[in-house]
Amino acid sequence: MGSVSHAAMISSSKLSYGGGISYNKYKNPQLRTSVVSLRNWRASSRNLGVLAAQIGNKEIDFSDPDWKTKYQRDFESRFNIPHITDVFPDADPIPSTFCLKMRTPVMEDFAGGYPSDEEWHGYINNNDRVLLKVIHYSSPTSAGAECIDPNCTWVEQWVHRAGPREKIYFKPEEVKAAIVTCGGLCPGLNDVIRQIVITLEIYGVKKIVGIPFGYRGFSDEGLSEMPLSRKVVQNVHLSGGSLLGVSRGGPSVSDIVDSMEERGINMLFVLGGNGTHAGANAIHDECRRRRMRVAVVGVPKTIDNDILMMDKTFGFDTAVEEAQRAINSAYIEAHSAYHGIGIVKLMGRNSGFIAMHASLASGQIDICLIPEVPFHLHGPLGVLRHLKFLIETKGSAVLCVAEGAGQVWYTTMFSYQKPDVHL
Ligand SMILES: Nc1ncnc2c1ncn2[C@@H]1O[C@H](COP(=O)(O)OP(=O)(O)OP(=O)(O)O)[C@@H](O)[C@H]1O
Ligand SMILES: O=P(O)(O)OC[C@H]1O[C@](O)(CO)[C@@H](O)[C@@H]1O
Repeated sequence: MGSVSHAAMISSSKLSYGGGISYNKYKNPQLRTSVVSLRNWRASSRNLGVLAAQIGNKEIDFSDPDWKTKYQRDFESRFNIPHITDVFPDADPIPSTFCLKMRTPVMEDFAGGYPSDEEWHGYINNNDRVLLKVIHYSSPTSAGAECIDPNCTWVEQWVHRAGPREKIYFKPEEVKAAIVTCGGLCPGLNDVIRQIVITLEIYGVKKIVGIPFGYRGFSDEGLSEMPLSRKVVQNVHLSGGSLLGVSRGGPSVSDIVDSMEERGINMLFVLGGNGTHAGANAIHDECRRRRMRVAVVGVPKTIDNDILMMDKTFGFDTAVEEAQRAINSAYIEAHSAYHGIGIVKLMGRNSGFIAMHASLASGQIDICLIPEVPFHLHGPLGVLRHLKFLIETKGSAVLCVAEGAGQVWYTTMFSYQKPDVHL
């Protein structure tokens, strides 16, 4: 959780003026477009030798010797995090009030003696970048290869490195920070709230509030903001849900920003999914339009772990762990019954990470079906044939099915159309 809150704090010092939301998910339409079109291109390029591809909204012309540089520049601009000085060029930086000096250095790391405080500040330079993909894809036939051009040459993709910055643009004593959780619940929400509060306090921020029940808390009468402090959040990570409550729907963006202005909120942390971040982006745009010095920080919430650029999203581990309990029960049921078949359906409408990780971790699953991988039900390579084989050989079987797996079969059964599945 530390890293999540850290990312948030970076955003507030680095993004400062709410400079956009560094949140991109597979579900994000723009990203999805690029993924889909990339896939389409791969399929067609093999057959037709196509020399151009559509990435995002841009057409790439591979005959241009500079295509790679242009691609990289385009990537950089799409994932760029605006800085407060982009909007307020005269914004004055102050030395960070975030203090890393309380961390105890390990002896072996500092054989020549401990560095002085000045030397060992632990801040991250704004120019630091992290390489997004570490595999140097060179063969289009390799499993998992994602080639961009016909020759499958290496294209680097760099993103900003997270961490506290040496200079910040908000004086802690002038900050009123608000945290809001929207959409559905996800394990870990309270951990994130807690860590944001604790980190803000480390920076020296005293005014921290929670907005109750999502964006509604900005408008609904009778919902008052909740003062937050280390004392209030100390043990909240021990229980699930959201201390602040969640909701869908709510006031217009303009009403939200009016409310923020009235309350004097100049730092807003939004925890939520796609909709929440669309809202956060709109709030940022509106603040920017009104030239309000407000930082809007998005903390992506998805139990599915389907966000590009993140190793793991909060809540995913818990989901995988809990899923294994269901799998274990299904396994016991299936193995205790004559020719028993256990089916565990797990979350994941568009992504199979939970199902896949839970299946692998449990070691009790015979067949795992996920949305990303099409499959046949019937025929020699079909799931049913394999299931029959398992029953005949093992006597029982357990399947793990992600919610969105095989939707084509569902559609087919109800529309009576022949599925168009290519394996
Ligand atoms: N385009 C948008 N502009 C402004 N606000 C939005 C937009 N889309 C959604 N919201 C607001 O964001 C909040 C949460 O959205 P939503 O209910 O879609 O959940 P979510 O963030 O996608 O989370 P989950 O993944 O759990 O569904 C709602 O209060 C909704 O009004
Ligand atoms: O039924 P709903 O509320 O649309 O949510 C289902 C989706 O949300 C998730 O549970 C979480 O993103 C997905 O696994 C699932 O596909």
